[in-house]
Amino acid sequence: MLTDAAKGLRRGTSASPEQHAGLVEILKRVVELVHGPRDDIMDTMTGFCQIAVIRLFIKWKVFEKIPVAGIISYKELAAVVGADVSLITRLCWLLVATGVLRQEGPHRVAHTKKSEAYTTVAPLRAQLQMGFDEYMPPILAMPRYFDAYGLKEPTGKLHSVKAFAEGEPEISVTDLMNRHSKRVATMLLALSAMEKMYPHSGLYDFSWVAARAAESPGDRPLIVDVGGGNGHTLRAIYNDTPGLPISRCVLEDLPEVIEVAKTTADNGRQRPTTADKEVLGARLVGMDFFKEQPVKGALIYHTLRCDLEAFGDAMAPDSKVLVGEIVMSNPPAQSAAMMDMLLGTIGGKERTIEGFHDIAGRAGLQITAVSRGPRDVVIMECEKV
Ligand SMILES: C[S@@+](CC[C@H](N)C(=O)[O-])C[C@H]1O[C@@H](n2cnc3c(N)ncnc32)[C@H](O)[C@@H]1O
Repeated sequence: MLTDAAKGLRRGTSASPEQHAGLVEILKRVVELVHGPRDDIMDTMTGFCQIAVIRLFIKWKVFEKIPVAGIISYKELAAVVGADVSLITRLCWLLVATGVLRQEGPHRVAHTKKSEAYTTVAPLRAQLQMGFDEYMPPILAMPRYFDAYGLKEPTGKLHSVKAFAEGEPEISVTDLMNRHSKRVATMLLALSAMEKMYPHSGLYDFSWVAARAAESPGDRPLIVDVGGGNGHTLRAIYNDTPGLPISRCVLEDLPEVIEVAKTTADNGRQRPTTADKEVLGARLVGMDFFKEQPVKGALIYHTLRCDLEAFGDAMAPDSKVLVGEIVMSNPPAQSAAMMDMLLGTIGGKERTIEGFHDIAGRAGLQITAVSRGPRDVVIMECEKV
């Protein structure tokens, strides 16, 4: 497979997301075989230096100052950014050394495909920003956190590692983030980049919903995406499902998130597609998923990477609940174990399938079908018991 992929790359054939993921997985395994512990430490330390430089360059808008098709001297770059030449050169060198930027001759620097990705407010840039701003501080605070709270799993809403790291252990992460609308907007954008890494939408065939809509016009809600952020999943489902009437779909999230969604539903893209705009034709409902479900009798309640709430009385006898989650295999895939660690900082955790059977049971549901994708990504179809 490696040789075929290399031949493809040489011919300039671009890999599908699945082929790309497969290739990365194989290369990772080869590196794991060859690397000794010292190589791992060096790579990790280089990684955190790299993310720090990229984060600084996003903040100082350095990437935008490098011409996309051209080259700039360190001196000019430092002048437009308003920084010391020695500082800019030194930070650029880290990115040149790691292949993110390219140096020409001794004094000039240019973009690579990797650095170009950081020049726009694209989901990828938001993802890096989220990793650095939201998850690095709690990870750095972990030794102090466990000194203070003991060697216990941090699972409560209060006393999360994140709130502790921000000096406010007595408030919930939701309350903490509600004070920072810009940070919430960045997280929503970042989550839409993750949709590409965890493409739940392709895992379930929604065509039967479009067929059902055509058979029974009416106004019964078809798909309610509960905790759907800025609508990126609903958009992906809509794109994948010809004939799905978007006006009978619902996007639900916290009221303040829905307000942000109204302005970021173009997904941060410079040229929003028709589907980006059309998703605003869905009903946008501000709500709290721990309280009563405001939309009754929908065909599908869809919840992706959210707590599984009790839908109880809102469900009609034929309603289905689709739960999209990472379901950890034992031992878990690398990306699932990493997500579990990140979730741990906000009091959450990834679960195994046994854990989901328990939760579904407590919510009065039974899991009736399971579709497994790569990297422990799973869609569970549930019905009322
Ligand atoms: C991990 S994100 C998942 C977002 C999206 N479903 C996805 O998979 O990309 C969790 C979502 O739940 C929303 N949320 C958190 N608490 C909520 C609550 N009590 N009621 C409604 N939505 C909530 C958040 O605003 C966020 O959009």
